[in-house]
Amino acid sequence: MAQSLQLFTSSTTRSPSISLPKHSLSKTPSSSTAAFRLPVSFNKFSIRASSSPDLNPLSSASTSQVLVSENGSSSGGGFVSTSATTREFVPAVSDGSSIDVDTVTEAELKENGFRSTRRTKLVCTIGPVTCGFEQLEALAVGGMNVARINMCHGTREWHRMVIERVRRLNEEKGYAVAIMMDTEGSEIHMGDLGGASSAKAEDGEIWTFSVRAFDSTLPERTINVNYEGFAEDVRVGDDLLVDGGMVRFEVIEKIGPDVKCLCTDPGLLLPRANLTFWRDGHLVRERNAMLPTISSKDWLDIDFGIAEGVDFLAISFVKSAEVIKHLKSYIAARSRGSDISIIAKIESLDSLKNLEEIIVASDGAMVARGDLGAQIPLEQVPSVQQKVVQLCRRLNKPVIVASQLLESMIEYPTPTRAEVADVSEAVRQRADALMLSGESAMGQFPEKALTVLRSVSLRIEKWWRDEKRHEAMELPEVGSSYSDSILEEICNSTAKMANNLEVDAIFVYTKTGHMASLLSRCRPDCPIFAFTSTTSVRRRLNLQWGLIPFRLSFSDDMENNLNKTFMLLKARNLIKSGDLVLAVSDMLQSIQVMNVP
Ligand SMILES: Nc1ncnc2c1ncn2[C@@H]1O[C@H](COP(=O)(O)OP(=O)(O)OP(=O)(O)O)[C@@H](O)[C@H]1O
Ligand SMILES: CC(=O)C(=O)O
Repeated sequence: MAQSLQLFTSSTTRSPSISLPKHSLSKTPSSSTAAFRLPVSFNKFSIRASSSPDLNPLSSASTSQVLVSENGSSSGGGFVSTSATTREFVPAVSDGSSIDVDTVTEAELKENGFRSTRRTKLVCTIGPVTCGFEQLEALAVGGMNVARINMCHGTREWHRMVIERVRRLNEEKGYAVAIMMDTEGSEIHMGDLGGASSAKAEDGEIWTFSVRAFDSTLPERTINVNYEGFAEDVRVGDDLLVDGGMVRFEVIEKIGPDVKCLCTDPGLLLPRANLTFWRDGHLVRERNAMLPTISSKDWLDIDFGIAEGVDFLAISFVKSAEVIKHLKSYIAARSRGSDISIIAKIESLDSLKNLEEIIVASDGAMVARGDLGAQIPLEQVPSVQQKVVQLCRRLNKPVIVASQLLESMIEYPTPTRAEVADVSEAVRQRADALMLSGESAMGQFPEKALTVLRSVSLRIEKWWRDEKRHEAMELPEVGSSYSDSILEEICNSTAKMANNLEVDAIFVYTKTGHMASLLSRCRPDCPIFAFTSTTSVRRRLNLQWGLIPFRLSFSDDMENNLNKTFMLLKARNLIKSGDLVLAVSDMLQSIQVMNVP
């Protein structure tokens, strides 16, 4: 089907121009753009002074603080628009009340309290030290964009409680914290240490690994293993690595279901830690390769996640694209329209073998360096990380860099210099998100760890902007249709124009979030404010680099919508008088475009 597209510019002194293929463009006569043309003085409102660069305190946001007055300066802005697939306007979904589209309402201000312009997103694993409402709120205030719950640990009741608290936090305080549920996967791991929170294995100690269920008659220093074939598969002389090598044992004897091991690298044993065994310097993986990626327990957990409406499902030990496709069709059949994004965890040799097709099939990826480092030599982990980050960007999928970013902060209040350098490198690679694991789940300083991630991210992002290190990477097309190509062209050109003109912000009005995602992929210098009418789209966008997502009700009068978004952002001190803004949209029916006969 032929597509067409319109380009709008306001009649101001700094009208940006955009270069797009001639056959896809038609310049709109200004009379037909009335509904969408920016008011000449759209960017000239008086505002309050702004505060911190990352988090502005939640204002009480009374209407009087929000109202703006024009002051008559003369710079301008542009509005580039395209129509995507729908002509229907999307109504608000969150409150069902009547929609006042002329002005931003108190309810919308409250709903959109979230106001950080940090580009790198932060994921926190929630555990015993962070599951209380106040602790969750402290993490949200500290910049948590996504709360991760790990189904390896805790009961479903416990996870349900965390989900409810995060939801309440979003509703009461205006955050958009998304929930990511991480499956256990069916790799070999230890049991739960009989209720102890950890156990110390010392150098030279003998420990027994057994498939027998934990009970008090077992010898001291016995660890339960979840895999029935364990004693059969290991051989005397094998190395047994706990938690990717945090503790190491050598197998010295097999007695029926029990395997006696000598501790050769001492350390802390944590409940349900992953186990791998190595022989003659190679990972023994035949058995693991035969285990299903999604175990029967995982399927029950997935049902739980669907019922609870989680935003992301992170799937452990993905081996092929097929499992992701299978899961997606299962979710589509079960969730009746609700949209859950699938994040493939890259943490095994098999996932590396099939990397590109796995990422294409998924909605995002996680470089799960903990288990990955137990399956490939540690010195290969950094190059694999960079490869996955670049590939995800090329394929337009958000990517999370996870594990041991600030491991020492589980015990100490400051990170090591090496950890700061590691975080900086992930930010410099422009990964979408960084993830805290034990640091926020069971560490002594969860908020401090988050503060370190936040401040290092802000510092490195600013350093790279100041250095004008624009992304050099040529972005290949990811869409398969002509209309996808148009969207991509617009986003690529908008990002380029934003950098060239040094604009202050890009606004994207988006229905499904796809256009926002394409803009994020370009990693422009300025923040991207993404406006959507759907609460769940807003939360999902909160994982992606540079996107600051808001939910608002819209009319099909673009001028109203623009004014409304200016009001909101001014109220949140995110834009100010004289700022230059580029706006693009994939959701507004009236920005239509005709098929050339
Ligand atoms: N819900 C929870 N309840 C209790 N402890 C938890 C919980 N979630 C995490 N933890 C603790 O925090 C540690 C780090 O969390 P993390 O989610 O990284 O687990 P993990 O066991 O390393 O699994 P994975 O390999 O999937 O990351 C865990 O080993 C566990 O001790
Ligand atoms: C996060 C995770 O699962 C890992 O690093 O192994």
